[in-house]
Amino acid sequence: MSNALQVHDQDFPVRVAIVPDSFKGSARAVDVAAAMERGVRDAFGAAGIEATVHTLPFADGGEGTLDALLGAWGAEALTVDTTDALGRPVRARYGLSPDGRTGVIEAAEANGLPLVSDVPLRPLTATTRGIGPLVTALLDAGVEEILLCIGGSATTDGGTGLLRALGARLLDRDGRELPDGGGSLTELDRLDTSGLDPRARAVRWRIACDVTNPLVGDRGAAAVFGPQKGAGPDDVRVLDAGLDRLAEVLAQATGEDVRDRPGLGAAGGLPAPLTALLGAEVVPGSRMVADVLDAERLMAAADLVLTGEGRFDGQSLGGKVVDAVRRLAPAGRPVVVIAGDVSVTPEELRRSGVTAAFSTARGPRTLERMSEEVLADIEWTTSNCCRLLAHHFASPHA
Ligand SMILES: O=C(O)[C@H](O)CO
Repeated sequence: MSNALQVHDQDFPVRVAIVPDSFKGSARAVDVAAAMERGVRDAFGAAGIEATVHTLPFADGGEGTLDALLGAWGAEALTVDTTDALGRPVRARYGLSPDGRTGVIEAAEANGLPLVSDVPLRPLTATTRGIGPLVTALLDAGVEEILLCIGGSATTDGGTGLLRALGARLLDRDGRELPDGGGSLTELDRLDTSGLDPRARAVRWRIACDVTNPLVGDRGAAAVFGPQKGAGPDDVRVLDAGLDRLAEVLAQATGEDVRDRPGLGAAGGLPAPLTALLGAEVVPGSRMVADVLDAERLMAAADLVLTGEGRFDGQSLGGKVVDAVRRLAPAGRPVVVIAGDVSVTPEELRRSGVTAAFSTARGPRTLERMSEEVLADIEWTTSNCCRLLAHHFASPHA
């Protein structure tokens, strides 16, 4: 007889859901999930316990979301030739769900700050235009929904570059087209959306923002994130005034005031026109990923939920992957975190709803060596943790 797990007075194999984030900079979520699965099988296998394992590489809507969705979909990244924030050629990746209905874009593949770190930044002229070909590729593929993950950008143009790439025109009071970039938006008189690709209005848009800042003001896109994109105090004033003017023109066109809405200051105001003109919805990233991957249903049947990330600390419990997983896990089931660094306090852990957290750290090593051995460490730590559980599960219940 197989040494099946006895839970809820029934015999069946132990069911494990593995739902990790990436270990940022060291391992993709899909590889972390595979390493955890090896650890689970090793531990339960050694105890003669059958294990049904579901792996679900996860993400919080930030960097790594494209890879996580591709991993979960079993899909390869597609690419398109486009331009970076400074207009230089770049090849950008995007993803398509197996049923072809959902497309995912990480905007930073085109307007990301790291792409332009080799040259002086140009905060007033940097543009989101390069996101356009990614969107068009998805529209050409016939998607019904676009998931746009934003942040880490070099742009503060209020998403106007993307809007133009999709066919809109930004005109000054003499009817002339404005040059690219947030620096010219103070001259904006009106938007001509007659040439806007109608498919862009027909699809559903969900935008995962990395911050909750509003479009303008002291906490706005230009004031808070402009300096990291090369904007000095004068540039910040110009960019903030430009975004304010954009909000005014959008309000005239749609009746919607986007100035104070949380999240619309992400990626230099990129979500503002998409929300006002295309009905885009700003959503918490981990919620978006959970919905797309049907994570709740997959976890519902689990006896044990394993999750993980590079660093598990107080911030992890504020909307990141571990936070989403512990909320989605069935009530009363153990949720175990495997992380490179576990820095939560005992009190934070107790309040978090996470059952236990284990660090993969194994003695002093160089960063390089830790990075090389990260997957082996994850596998080993998962196995080690599951050996204890397997022992418990294998013991006859009273
Ligand atoms: O891109 C940016 O401006 C920051 O990451 C905030 O979204």
